[in-house]
Amino acid sequence: MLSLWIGVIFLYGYTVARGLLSPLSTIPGPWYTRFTSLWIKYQEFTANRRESVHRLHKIYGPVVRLSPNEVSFTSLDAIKEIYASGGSGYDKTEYYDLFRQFKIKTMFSTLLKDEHSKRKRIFADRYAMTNIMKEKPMAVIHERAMAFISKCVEAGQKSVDVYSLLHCYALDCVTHFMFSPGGLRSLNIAEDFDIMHELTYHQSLQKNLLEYYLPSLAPYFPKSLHARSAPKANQYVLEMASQTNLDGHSLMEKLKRKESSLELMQAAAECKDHMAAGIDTTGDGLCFLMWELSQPQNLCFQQRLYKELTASPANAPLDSYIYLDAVIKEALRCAPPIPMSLPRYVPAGGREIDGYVVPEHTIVSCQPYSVHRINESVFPEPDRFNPERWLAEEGATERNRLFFSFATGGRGCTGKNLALVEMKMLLREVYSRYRTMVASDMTASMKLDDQIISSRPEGQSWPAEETTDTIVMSVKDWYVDLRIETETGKIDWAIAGQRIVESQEPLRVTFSHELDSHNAFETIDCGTFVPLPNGDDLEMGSMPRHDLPGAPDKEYEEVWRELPFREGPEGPDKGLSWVLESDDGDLGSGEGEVTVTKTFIGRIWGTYLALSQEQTHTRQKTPSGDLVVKKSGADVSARREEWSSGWNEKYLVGEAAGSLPSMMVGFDEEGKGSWKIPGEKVEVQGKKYIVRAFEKI
Ligand code: HEM
Repeated sequence: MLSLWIGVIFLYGYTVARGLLSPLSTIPGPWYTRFTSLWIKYQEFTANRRESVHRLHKIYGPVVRLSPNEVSFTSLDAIKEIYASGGSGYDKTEYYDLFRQFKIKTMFSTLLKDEHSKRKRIFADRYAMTNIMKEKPMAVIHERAMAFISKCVEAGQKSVDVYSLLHCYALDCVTHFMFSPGGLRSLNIAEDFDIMHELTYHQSLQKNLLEYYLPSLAPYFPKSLHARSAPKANQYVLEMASQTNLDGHSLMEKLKRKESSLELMQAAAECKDHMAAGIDTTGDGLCFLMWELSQPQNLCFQQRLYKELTASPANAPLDSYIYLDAVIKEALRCAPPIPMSLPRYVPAGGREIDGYVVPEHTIVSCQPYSVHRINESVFPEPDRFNPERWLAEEGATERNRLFFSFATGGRGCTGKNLALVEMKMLLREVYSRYRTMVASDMTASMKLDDQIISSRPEGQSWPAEETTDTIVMSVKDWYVDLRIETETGKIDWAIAGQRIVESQEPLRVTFSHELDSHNAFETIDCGTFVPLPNGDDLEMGSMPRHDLPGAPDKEYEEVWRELPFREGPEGPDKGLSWVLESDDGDLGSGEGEVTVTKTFIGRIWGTYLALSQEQTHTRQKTPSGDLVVKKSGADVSARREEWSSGWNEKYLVGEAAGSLPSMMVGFDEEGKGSWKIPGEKVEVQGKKYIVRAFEKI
């Protein structure tokens, strides 16, 4: 016990002495940052790093100690020293290991500057303005800008989710640039939209940080703690990497040349990296910009931009628009897409930065968010969006030098030219034709939400990935819904009942639960459907969560995709669709208990579902004399069959699944006589059913 105490006292003494004697102890900052890095790590995990560092700069000035081994700076001298001394500045820290692609180091995630400069040479001519401004890449960027406008126009008077559309635009542009004549069309094609979705709406800050700080434990983390994977994007890049006949200006064409000396996987990793680097940055930057321009107090800037754009000939060079340039710079100043610290190590022998001696291997950084706000003599009223500040001749040099959104030096943004051309093209096409304003039904927040190194508007992440194979068949006012857990093959949820459309604009639908594997018979879900840009529908609503104690009402979001009907026995583009509910006979009228086997069967062309559940219905009189029915249900059995030149079983789950009616046996009178009339009774494989819905095409 005594030795334990001695150990604790020794450790305490060592930590205090190290903190007090460290050369960083003279640097301003909260006292605890002399002794521990826990504070800054906590800020990182809670997505507060950028704001917290900025708050410290406001209190302590341009130089702030963040931990016993980390310092943040904001001055121009510090920027030059850290990021541009000797061309590429100081080496990157291991933080950048988080940005490997296919586990391979890319230019962005290369730490040492010598290694980096070799790689960078391969890219230089592709990202040069002369290459980007060639006829073909410019035509594609223009075409994608027009596709963005078409999507907005299609929405008519309704509001548009520009966050999503702008990410599509950025992704389409960057993939065309890399893989021309290939490239995604996520503004128009649903499968390509899914790739944008996968890359944009993830939530993986904490998972990435866990991997970074606990690398030896990371392989043992449960799957839910693994950092995001992007299987669709990975597959796409790998397919594109093996493409031949690439256009001469494309990035991949250069990477595949012998003299580039990159293996195919290295080239693919670089492209995946540039795809990731090019989508959120340009997408978020444009989104913040359009949002700022659409604020009522900023409409005067929008008007001036319109004047400039319409006063010039339609084919004027993009860099001839002075006001447009000012608007873009100001938006990137106020909300830099990469606003957080860009960490580097102080080289061997230590350095003097901003008048402080900083020992070797100290982590030093500047964060664009603070650089653009702390230097108030250069950017007065720093929190105000004011493009006009970029027009004044006085102070122009200082402003441009402190503009740090693309970083600076040899490790500054490689894609800057491409990003600026994309931004200018889209804004010219939009604001020379239209005015924008914030939609009155906009609920999304535009507060910056920190990711690993970038920020995006708060709340733009999506719940967990789909873990079920779900099919919901709706025919007229009835539905049958079966969700099978893909990993276990068990029923995740099986429900069937009525589907009642309450209103069309917005589409509001309620669903009753006549059969429910969760036993939530009294539940009537109510969801509002909003169309997504790719044609899917987003359902938002609330329902009781029976998997949580007390079944509290919780909000949910679900994405619906209308699948093309599977071809059935009737042949292409036609078929029968129906829903039948078991006829459970007379359940009595007084108090009592009765057990029934509730069965729903339904077919849409070549897809068939059958669900059954043993249910006990207990009828009881309330004190006021009304009769109420309480239901409880046993496990659901389910059968899903699909047509492919004959009916085949896809899922057969539960004890009674084998005895459920099967299309493989065939229904004699299907689609004839009473089958066509809702409310009529029909017989299917020896059991009576009520026709709930019928349709023949
Ligand atoms: C508005 C849009 C963009 C902004 C604000 C932006 C910002 C930045 C910043 C601040 C860095 C330095 C990061 C660091 O040192 O940690 C960077 C690096 C980089 N960016 Fe961008 N970026 C944008 C668009 C793009 C695009 C469209 C691409 C490619 C298609 C791209 C590719 C890269 C690459 C490859 C690097 C690494 C450079 C190196 O390490 O040498 N960026 N970007």
